[in-house]
Amino acid sequence: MGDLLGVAVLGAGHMGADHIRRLDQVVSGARVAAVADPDRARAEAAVAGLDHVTVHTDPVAALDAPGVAAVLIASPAPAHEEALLAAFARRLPVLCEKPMVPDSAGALRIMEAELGAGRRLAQIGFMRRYDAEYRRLKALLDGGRLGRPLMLHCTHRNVSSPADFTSAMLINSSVSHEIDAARWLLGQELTAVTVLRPGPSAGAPGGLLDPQFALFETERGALVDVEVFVNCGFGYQVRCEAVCEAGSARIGDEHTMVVTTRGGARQEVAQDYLVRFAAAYDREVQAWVDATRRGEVTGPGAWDGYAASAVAEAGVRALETGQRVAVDLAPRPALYAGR
Ligand SMILES: NC(=O)C1=CN([C@@H]2O[C@H](COP(=O)(O)OP(=O)(O)OC[C@H]3O[C@@H](n4cnc5c(N)ncnc54)[C@H](O)[C@@H]3O)[C@@H](O)[C@H]2O)C=CC1
Ligand SMILES: O=C1[C@@H](O)[C@H](O)[C@@H](O)[C@H](O)[C@H]1O
Repeated sequence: MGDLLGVAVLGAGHMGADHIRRLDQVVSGARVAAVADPDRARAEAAVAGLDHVTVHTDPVAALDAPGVAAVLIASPAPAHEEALLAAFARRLPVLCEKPMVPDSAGALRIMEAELGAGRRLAQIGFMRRYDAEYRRLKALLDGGRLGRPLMLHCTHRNVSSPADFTSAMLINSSVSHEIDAARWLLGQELTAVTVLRPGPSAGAPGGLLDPQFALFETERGALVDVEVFVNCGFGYQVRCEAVCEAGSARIGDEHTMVVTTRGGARQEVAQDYLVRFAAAYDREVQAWVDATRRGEVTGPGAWDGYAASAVAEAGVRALETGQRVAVDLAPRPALYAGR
C-alpha cells in the first residue's frame, strides 16, 4: 500500500463517488486515502467497504490526513478555489474537476499561486481530451489531411439539469467542455462570443434559459457554434463536426447498439455523462495518477482552466447583454508555454 499514490477526494457527490470507485477498482497505482464532504453520511457511503480511509467534513483537514500525497477535487465549482489554494500551499498535486473556478479573477489567483509554487501542480478535468473519438478527431485535424479547419458545429444535450442549475451554468459549466475542446482541437484561443437563445423549452425548470446557442470566434478566423440544451429530456448527446477546407469529420453519433426487429431498428441513446464518457474518465484519472507518480503534469492545466473561465465569463456576459463580447485573456506565463 505504501507505494500507492494516496488520494484525498473532496466532494462525494455524483463525480466524487464515481472517481472513488474508479480509484479503488479501475485505476492502478493509487488508493483513496481520505474523503471530505460536508455531508458526512454521503462521504461515508462513498467509501463504504474501503480500508484505511479517513472521513472528514472539512476539506482542508482531509489534505492533512495520513497518507495523502495528491488531491482529487470533485466539490461544486465555487469551492474549487479554496481547495486548490490549500493543496498548492502543501505542494500537493491536484486533479480538479471542471470548471477550474467559475470566474476569471479566481482563475488568475489560481495561476498566481501555482506560479508561486514554481511548478505545475494542477490538472483540470476536461476529460474529452481523453475520449477516443475526440482523440481521433484531434489526430485527423493535426495531420492536415482535411486542410485548415473553418468551423466546428457542436451539440451538447443533457436529459435534465441538477436542481441548482442556473442559466449562466449552461455556459460556465456545460459549454466549458466545448470551450476547452475547441481550444485543444484547433490549437487556437477563442477571442469573442455571442449567445442567442430561443424561447425556453417547456421542459426547462421555471426561469432557466434553456436551450442556448453560443457562437465563438477564434484568433485565426475559425467559428465554433454550440447548441447547449440541458433539459432535452431524451438523451445525453455530445457531438462535434469539424468542417475544413478539404473535408469534414463528425464524432458523437450514437455509438451504442442498434437493435433491428421486424419493420424497424432501435438505437440506444446514452442517458448521462457517466455512461458516455466512462472510458474517458478512466483514461483521464489513470493518466493523472501515472504522471503524478512521475512528478509531472501532462493533462490540461491551470492555463487551460483560466482560458476556459475567461471565455465562459465573456459568454455569460454575452447571454446577459445580448451583445457580442470580446475575450480579454491575460498573457500566458512561461510556465504554461507550448500547452
Ligand atoms: N467532467 C464531467 O463531465 C463532470 C464534471 N462535473 C463537475 O464535478 C464537480 C462536482 O459535480 P457533481 O458531482 O455533479 O456535484 P454533486 O452536487 O453531485 O456533488 C458535490 C458534492 O460536494 C459536496 N461539497 C459541497 N461543498 C464542498 C466542499 N467545500 N468540499 C468538499 N465537498 C463539498 C456536496 O455536499 C456534494 O456531496 C463540479 O465541478 C462539476 O462541474 C460534474 C459532472 C460531470
Ligand atoms: O460536466 C458536466 C456537468 O457538470 C454539466 O452540468 C453537464 O452539462 C455536462 O454534460 C457534464 O459533462
